[in-house]
Amino acid sequence: MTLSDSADAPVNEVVLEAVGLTKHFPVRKRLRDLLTRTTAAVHAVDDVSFVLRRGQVTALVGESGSGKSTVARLLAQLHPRTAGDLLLHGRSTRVRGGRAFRAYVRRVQLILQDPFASLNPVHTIRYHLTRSLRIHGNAGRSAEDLDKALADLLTRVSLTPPERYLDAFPHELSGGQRQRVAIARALGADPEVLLADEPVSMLDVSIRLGVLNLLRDLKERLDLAILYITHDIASARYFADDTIVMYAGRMVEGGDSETVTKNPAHPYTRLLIESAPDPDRITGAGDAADVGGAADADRGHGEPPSLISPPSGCRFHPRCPHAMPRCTVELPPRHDIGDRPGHWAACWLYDPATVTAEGPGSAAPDADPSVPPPPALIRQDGTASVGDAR
Ligand SMILES: Nc1ncnc2c1ncn2[C@@H]1O[C@H](COP(=O)(O)OP(=O)(O)OP(=O)(O)O)[C@@H](O)[C@H]1O
Repeated sequence: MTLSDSADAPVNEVVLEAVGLTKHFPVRKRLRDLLTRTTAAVHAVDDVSFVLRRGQVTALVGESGSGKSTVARLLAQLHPRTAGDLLLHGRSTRVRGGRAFRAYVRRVQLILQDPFASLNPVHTIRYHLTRSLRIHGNAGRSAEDLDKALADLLTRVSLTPPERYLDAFPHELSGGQRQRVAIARALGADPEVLLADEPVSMLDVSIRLGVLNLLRDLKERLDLAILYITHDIASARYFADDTIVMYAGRMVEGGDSETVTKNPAHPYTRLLIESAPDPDRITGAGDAADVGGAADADRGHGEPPSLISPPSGCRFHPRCPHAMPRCTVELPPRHDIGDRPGHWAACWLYDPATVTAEGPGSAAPDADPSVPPPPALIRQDGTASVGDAR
């Protein structure tokens, strides 16, 4: 699909859909495993499902090791999936390289965290962008067409005048300018989907906002579907329409970004938000240029589990102050929170029967009565609230 085609497509149309995406990385066998015939694996991503829509940013948020980059790589088809499906415009896709892979990456482009590593230092910006345009058949027929396409790409990412940048080498540019070149290179494919894996986390705090604003502008002008991967839930609120929270390879909460960040339902999302150092960054009242600063702040309150033998039931239960016996054995399904359409959490706290029967915190070894219950639960019309059941 070209940009002119996409202008006729319905607004908010689903472009890419992940259905039960799962990725287990086999772990090298030890002698004992050979004898017992067991196969250990890192359960990096389990049963992840979501949609990316035209003209919308979806944030994928979680602490280090939660599986975010693996999801991006599965969507980019850089990893074969263990299970699940990937639908592009409703059609199942599974490519193994060659022409099919090139056709897919023309539509779905990945932008990596480190723009310096992704640009070859011995080549100019002209080389990088020309290569992208040529590979994806967008270089035109003449030298003039190519020059115009190059100038358009640099102008789109606000590197103007283009001639100042075309013959520069990556090391001659700032980190923010390099990331803009990486974005321009992705746009050279004329994609429908951008997978942005921590696109600003390696940039200076002062220039993060400019790059996020650029991505938002591109989303609006080109109707791109963007997956924005980040540690920083505050920047998701600022930048993304929808937010999905991942913990230990599983999705635990989703909904529109404002609801998920203002009224988080899952205890893990609440922990992520409470761990953000500056509350103004969440409310949006602070200096917006500070987005991305909480990268390491979300590691508190215990450690993430081993993904080789993840906890049974809800993977967050060993760290959860509200854990109940059912959480330790049974995987929670998605429960609608009911405050805003589309807001859900995979948590037994939103099952009134379980809360009444077991009581929040009854299986939390270090339950802290001072930890407030999830507010959304109190507003549910079920027979129990966290407060009653304690
Ligand atoms: N190629 C691989 N082989 C084995 N294990 C892997 C591989 N790639 C990722 N993992 C493991 O999968 C899990 C998820 O990793 P992933 O990089 O997707 O997490 P992440 O949320 O993106 O973390 P970060 O924010 O630190 O990049 C981790 O335990 C990681 O060690």
